[in-house]
Amino acid sequence: MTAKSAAAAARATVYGYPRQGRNRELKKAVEGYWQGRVGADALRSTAAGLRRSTWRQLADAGLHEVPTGDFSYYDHVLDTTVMVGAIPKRHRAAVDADALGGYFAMARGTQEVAPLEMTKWFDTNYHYLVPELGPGTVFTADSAKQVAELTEALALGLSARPVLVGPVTYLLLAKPAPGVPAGFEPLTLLEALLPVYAEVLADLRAAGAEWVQLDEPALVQDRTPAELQAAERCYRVLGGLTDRPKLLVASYFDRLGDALPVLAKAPVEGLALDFTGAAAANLDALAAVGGLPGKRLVAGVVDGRNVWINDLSKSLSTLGTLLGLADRVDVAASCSLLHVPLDASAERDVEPQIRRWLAFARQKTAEVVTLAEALARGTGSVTAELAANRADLASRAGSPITRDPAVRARAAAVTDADTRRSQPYAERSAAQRARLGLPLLPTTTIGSFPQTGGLRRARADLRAGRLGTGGYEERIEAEIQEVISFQETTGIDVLVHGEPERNDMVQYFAEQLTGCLATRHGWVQSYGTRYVRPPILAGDVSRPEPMTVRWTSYAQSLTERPVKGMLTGPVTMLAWSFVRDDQPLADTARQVALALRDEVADLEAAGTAVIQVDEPALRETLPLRAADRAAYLAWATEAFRLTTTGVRPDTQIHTHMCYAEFGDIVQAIDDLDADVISLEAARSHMQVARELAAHGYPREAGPGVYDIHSPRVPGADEAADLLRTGLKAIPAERLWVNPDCGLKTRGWPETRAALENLVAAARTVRSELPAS
Ligand SMILES: Nc1nc2c(c(=O)[nH]1)N[C@@H](CNc1ccc(C(=O)N[C@@H](CCC(=O)N[C@@H](CCC(=O)N[C@@H](CCC(=O)O)C(=O)O)C(=O)O)C(=O)O)cc1)CN2
Ligand code: MET
Ligand SMILES: [Zn+2]
Repeated sequence: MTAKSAAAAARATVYGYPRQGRNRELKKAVEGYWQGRVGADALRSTAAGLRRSTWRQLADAGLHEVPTGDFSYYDHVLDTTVMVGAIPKRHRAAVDADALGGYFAMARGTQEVAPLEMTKWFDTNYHYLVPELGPGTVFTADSAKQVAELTEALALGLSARPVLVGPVTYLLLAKPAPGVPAGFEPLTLLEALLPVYAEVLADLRAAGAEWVQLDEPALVQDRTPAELQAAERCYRVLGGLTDRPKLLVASYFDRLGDALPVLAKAPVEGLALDFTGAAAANLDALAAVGGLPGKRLVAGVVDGRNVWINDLSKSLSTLGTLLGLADRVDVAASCSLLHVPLDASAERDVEPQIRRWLAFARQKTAEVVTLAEALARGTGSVTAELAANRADLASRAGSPITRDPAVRARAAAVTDADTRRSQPYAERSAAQRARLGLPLLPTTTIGSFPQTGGLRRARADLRAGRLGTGGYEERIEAEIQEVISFQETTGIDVLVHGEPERNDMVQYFAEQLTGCLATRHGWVQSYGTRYVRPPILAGDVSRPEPMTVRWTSYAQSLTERPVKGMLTGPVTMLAWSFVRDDQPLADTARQVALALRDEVADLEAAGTAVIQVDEPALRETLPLRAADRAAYLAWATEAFRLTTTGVRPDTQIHTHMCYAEFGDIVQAIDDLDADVISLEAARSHMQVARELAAHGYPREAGPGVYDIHSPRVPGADEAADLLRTGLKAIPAERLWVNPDCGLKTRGWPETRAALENLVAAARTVRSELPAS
């Protein structure tokens, strides 16, 4: 190999693209299908049309090789479960009767059967459906979807590369099926799974695939020697097949570490590596193993998870180094573009100058093409692009929004004392008891009440000018009245206003903070048909005006009971936004924390005695590599304390977390020093209560007794049983009664019934407590 020939062949590609379409056509078609308004054929044809137009756009933009098979009606890990035939027993009949209906039954459950569990895809806000495997799992190949999508792309005359979840990652993401002992390790099924992948690979080759990509992001996490050995075995077996396409093994989201030498030696034709952020360590590691002689290297140099334009010169210098290390170097985004919105040019409300700093999926594709062009033909072939890129980078670096001297001075002046409560917990707790006068086992909810179609329509009407500000605010006040009166009647102890004014718990705040941009069309898939519009933290952050006091005070004016103020914490604000990449996350977190600290102070001054600061993303943003975790937890917990510790001792600070296994962050939860924490626990039968107890957690906690991710209403007996279980770990003086999470995705009838049962359960269990 010579660097020159490696360069001349450079091609541009990506691993995946947003699925939903410019106007969220896929979301609308799938939800329409669920409601019976859209037939299966119409849904299929909408999907095929979206795939076609995506591939055409990618090819027109100059991409040499388009991905196929990355499309999904719901989730690509669920698609892999179908591909390998690992349909859970309870869904078999539904899948056999109707493949599409059965597919959605696995994703969402039905009245009769529970869905697959859903959890976060690595450290992103995308959720996948967890494969359920056991010693009795029999895999069978079903390559139909992969073959059909490849055939569609080839029919358009395009060069196409199927993208599959790799066997090792698939098994490492799986869990023991219900009834299988928890000690069962899905990775032990590798030998059984490989022949199925072999069959799919043969089918794809027969359908015309020259290359197939196998995604192995699980290999960027810390892996045991046995797991690395499994990866070695996997690619020795697949590489040794005779009837197969060329194999490209892809990793992303972090550095490969110990898995790099394993994959570099594997008998496959190519590797795709991430060279952005912490994964830039792949560069030296690759040199250290002597490069990839004889292999194709796909270099992920354009950040696939953030929205900032690429520094093209810097990427070219990385690519230049890589040219000496592989037979052929291609250019790509670091991961699938699924995690960024479609097109920055649609954001007409963003100032044109600032819009030039942004690259969504479409703009990132163009960057990849430019870089491949520069590599293949020299920088002279892209002079104009490089000049424009330099100008845009300079405009961003020099913009006043990225440097607000007042914000910087305040952040620099933060002392350790600013991040500590003025009194130890025992004294605060006594003061809070005296002020609030709550019963044992106090009941509360997590904040949101049903976010109805009517509320969303009112917001759409306000934006479109069909409803004035006054009319909109009346609508919100009416909703708050309903929510308060329902909670009073039901007998809940600490009330909430219900968050009807919020489009989303992150976006709502970002829209009011200086330095943050909200998008109009920047939808990103969170799970299934649920999308979010992550705000863009573009500059130094400050809070020009109170953000929530108006609604909390209004709610408090309607009742004698305490109304809990409700804020989203700094770590979650960062985790569910696109963050600036020109300063450490810790600095941005501190700015956001100071803005929220002002909001906490204003709520307190307005008479709010209980303030909840949600941090559901604290666990999710935990770095994938253990070595990076301590530094993260240090700034994350400090930012939370900076937000919450400026209050009087008798103001009670709550926090809330969900969607996670908390076992490995109990110390961090303790370090938040919140007076009360509510946690998701119903599905795991209060496991977190035992984890807190084992740690010696000293403050109050509300492990959830109502699984709000399911339409099922728990009976009062069931909730009471969960409470009794909770009491075994947490004493009555420190146990709260609440659902797992907010109620925004639930309907009113189930919400009413479930909360009535929850209050009844609290009363029953209170009456069983020994009189003190
Ligand atoms: N940011 C964030 N991440 C999170 C969560 C979260 O709450 N927020 N929760 C977890 C689970 N993820 C979730 C993600 C999205 C939704 C969700 O409900 N999304 C809604 C959109 C919410 C929203 O932005 N609503 C806006 C705009 C809604 C809209 O589509 N409006 C229509 C018109 C309104 C109508 O006629 O219905 C339009 O603009 O076309 C509003 O209420 O104002 C959806 O996809 O349907 C729920 C959970 C983890 N990550
Ligand atoms: N306060 C928020 C709510 O109830 C917390 C949600 S955590 C994803 O919706
Ligand atoms: Zn939650």
